[in-house]
Amino acid sequence: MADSAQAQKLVYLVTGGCGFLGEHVVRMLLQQEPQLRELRIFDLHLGPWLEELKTGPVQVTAIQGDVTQAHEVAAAVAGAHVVIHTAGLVDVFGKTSPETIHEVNVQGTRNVIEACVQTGTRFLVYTSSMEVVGPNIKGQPFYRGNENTPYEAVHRHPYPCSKALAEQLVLEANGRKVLGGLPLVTCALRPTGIYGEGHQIMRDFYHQGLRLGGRLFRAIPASVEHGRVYVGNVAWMHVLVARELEHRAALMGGQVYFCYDNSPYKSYEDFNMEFLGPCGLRLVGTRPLLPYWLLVFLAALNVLLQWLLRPLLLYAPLLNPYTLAMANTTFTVSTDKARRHFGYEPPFSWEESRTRTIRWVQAMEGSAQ
Ligand SMILES: NC(=O)c1ccc[n+]([C@@H]2O[C@H](COP(=O)([O-])OP(=O)(O)OC[C@H]3O[C@@H](n4cnc5c(N)ncnc54)[C@H](O)[C@@H]3O)[C@@H](O)[C@H]2O)c1
Ligand SMILES: C[C@@H](CO)CCC[C@@H](C)[C@H]1CC[C@H]2[C@@H]3[C@H](O)C=C4C[C@@H](O)CC[C@]4(C)[C@H]3CC[C@]12C
Repeated sequence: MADSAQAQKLVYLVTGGCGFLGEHVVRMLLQQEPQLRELRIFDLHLGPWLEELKTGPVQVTAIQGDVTQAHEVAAAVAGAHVVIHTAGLVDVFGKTSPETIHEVNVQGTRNVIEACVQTGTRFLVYTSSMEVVGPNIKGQPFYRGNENTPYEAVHRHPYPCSKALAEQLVLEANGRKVLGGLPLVTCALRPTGIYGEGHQIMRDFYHQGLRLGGRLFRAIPASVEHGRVYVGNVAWMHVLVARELEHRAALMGGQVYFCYDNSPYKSYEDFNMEFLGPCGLRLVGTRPLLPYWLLVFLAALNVLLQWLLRPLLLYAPLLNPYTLAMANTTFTVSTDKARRHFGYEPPFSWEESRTRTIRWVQAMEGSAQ
């Protein structure tokens, strides 16, 4: 896309552009993509912050729409050069039905692919997830793995199942002829657990800590390691892939890339404390305070309560058998595939990612007072 004749000629569409990751992708595109003429932001719920973007040199078009509605997606995609498809239902807490998760994540992705084919859009970047690989239902560790590491990727939970199916659709669509006869070029990015400004689960942990008098209680052994990635680096990888897909279509088309950076490998709870600690919270215990069998029991009890209370209210606590298994399974990524294929280097160091996230939590603290 680096053709100078194309300067400020490109139209991008970001689905889910008002979500946690989507907002960072949108802001990054406006800052870092000089060839952008129009940026379309498609989301079920449009954020008020979009208004401030409309005063810049790039035409920002906000489209309220639903990815499950093929005609809405086709209308948004028509005339776009690149689609970055981040829209999805991220639910591992049982807030939404498995059918809805499938509809949004799988049928929604199918609609995006078909819209590209029908309208002649050639470049599609899909936000997949590490969960396409694991942790699997057996809770087997994935230690410093890369895109070629053998791992038994078997899932039962609706969210990873939906992400795996959608990713497969995207990869299989690579090479399909779009309107005009040229081939579609697709690629899937698999972030590990994303953190940073706007991260809802970090917000939930922070408020839980405040409710518990500034304390969180260790439930997971410190030895269980998770790979996490800063949202700004994930956004940058999307921008870079979108830019490079045309020139490196043969290399990158139909490929998957883990989204990674230099954030340290730590347990989920210890990693969160990197941000919540400087904001006044304390993680109590050097070892889990409850035996694992009791956590398993409480997680199962939560499932039962969720089911019993469903007619009255939505009970969706952080702890359930799936989140417990995830938190308790080592899953760390170590790869350089994105660097080798398209020159990815994380623009935000660990120190900067940490500082930005702490500032965001502190601002939340200020607004809570
Ligand atoms: N958060 C993570 O740790 C993480 C990790 C790996 C991959 N991902 C993937 O990244 C993507 C973005 O995740 P996120 O954490 O920003 O979630 P998010 O919920 O903050 O953002 C998702 C966005 O999609 C929109 N959306 C949902 N249903 C829609 C529909 N039917 N039509 C149109 N828009 C719809 C939502 O309104 C929201 O703005 C998802 O595809 C997710 O699977 C997230
Ligand atoms: C047992 C609790 C005691 O404190 C801790 C529960 C933590 C869980 C809520 C989280 C542990 C691992 C997280 C997931 C992981 O980071 C990767 C993900 C992939 C992404 O596609 C969506 C989010 C998530 C599933 C993320 C969700 C929260 C955890 C399960």
